[in-house]
Amino acid sequence: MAVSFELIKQCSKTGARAGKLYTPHGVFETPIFMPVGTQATVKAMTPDELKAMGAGIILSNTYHLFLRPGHELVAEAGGLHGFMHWDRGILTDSGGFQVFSLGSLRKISEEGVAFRSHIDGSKQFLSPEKATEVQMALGADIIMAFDECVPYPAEYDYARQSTERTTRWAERCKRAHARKDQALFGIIQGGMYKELRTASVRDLVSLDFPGYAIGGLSVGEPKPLMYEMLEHTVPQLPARKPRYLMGVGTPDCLVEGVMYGIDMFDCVFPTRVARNGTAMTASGRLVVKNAEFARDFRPLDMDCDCYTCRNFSRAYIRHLLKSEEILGLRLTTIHNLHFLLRFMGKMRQAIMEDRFPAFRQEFWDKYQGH
Ligand SMILES: CNc1nc2c(CCNC[C@]34C[C@H]5C[C@H](C[C@H](C5)C3)C4)c3nc(N)[nH]c(=O)c3cc2[nH]1
Ligand SMILES: [Zn+2]
Repeated sequence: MAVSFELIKQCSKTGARAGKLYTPHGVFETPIFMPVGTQATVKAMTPDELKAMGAGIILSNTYHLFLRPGHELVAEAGGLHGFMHWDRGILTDSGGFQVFSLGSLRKISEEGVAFRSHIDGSKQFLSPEKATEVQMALGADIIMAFDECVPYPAEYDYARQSTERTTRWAERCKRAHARKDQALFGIIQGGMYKELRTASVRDLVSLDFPGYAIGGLSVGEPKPLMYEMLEHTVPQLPARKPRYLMGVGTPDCLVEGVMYGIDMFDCVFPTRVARNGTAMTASGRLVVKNAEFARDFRPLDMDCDCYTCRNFSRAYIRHLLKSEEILGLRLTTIHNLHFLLRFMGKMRQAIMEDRFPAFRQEFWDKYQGH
């Protein structure tokens, strides 16, 4: 088994659970937050810095790497692990999501998706077989089935047709997948329709994947609606297999996702907002670029022990960001990733000590949005 999951501790009152994810590149504790590296790098971070802060699995992407530098080149470099000098876990998304959110002039058919590259406008085509071939060449430990992320909102009939096609595409990916050292995860769709979510779970579970992602959420829907879909869908997934909620990563969504029984998360948020000078703290966001911090010589987050918070002040980081100094976005990225990785560790600890409900209540008492 390329990837297996061990359920270590189930919370007695909620769906939260602590586990271990065994991969060819190491064993990782769950719940886990996976930093995102769009173009084979977690922006502004070196692999050693990522290791030092405890990153275990990082994300990369079929769509971007297929277009540039091309999956054949990455394969020649020894796959993504060799290319980016990262010897821990890697997960690649299948490119479907990006084709819809980045590519232009796209056309979906049963065969796959025709689109124009956002880099040079060239005509491109991704099919389940092609997306699987690219991900085999990139060599990630976990790869994703090629799916359509049902947009929000979507008519019932569109959501049904799209979800049924995604299931047929998942079967084609499974047939095309020929690397025993890689795990192919299925992606649950169904839009915001409970009966379609149930049908998607039933169909994909019958294809017996080693893990399942919940797709089609965090696409602009109100958070209560996302939670309602999670509450309905997650318990229907096999308990002994990992569950990955795609594209979710603000602290409030992480706590709720863990409560419903999600094990894996990814989100561009911590690295993206770092680049525009926003730090994540236990009480919410701090826009360190704001003038109010010009003479504030305290660390970003009083109770953070990261390299940034141990050595630099808000005033200094603000100065760097205002002067567009590269160190500015490096320091905020270090803090945000450290903050989220540590946050996941605290949740896991609370689950292990069977006090997750209290942890969650404490979090909501302190949290003021974002
Ligand atoms: C934000 N909300 C959201 N995201 C989603 C993603 C992408 C997950 N992140 C991977 C990704 C996406 C981009 C940005 C980085 C690097 C690389 C390209 C891979 C993360 C999704 N991906 C797939 N295949 N299917 C979904 O339904 C889906 C739904 C999402 N809802
Ligand atoms: Zn910090």
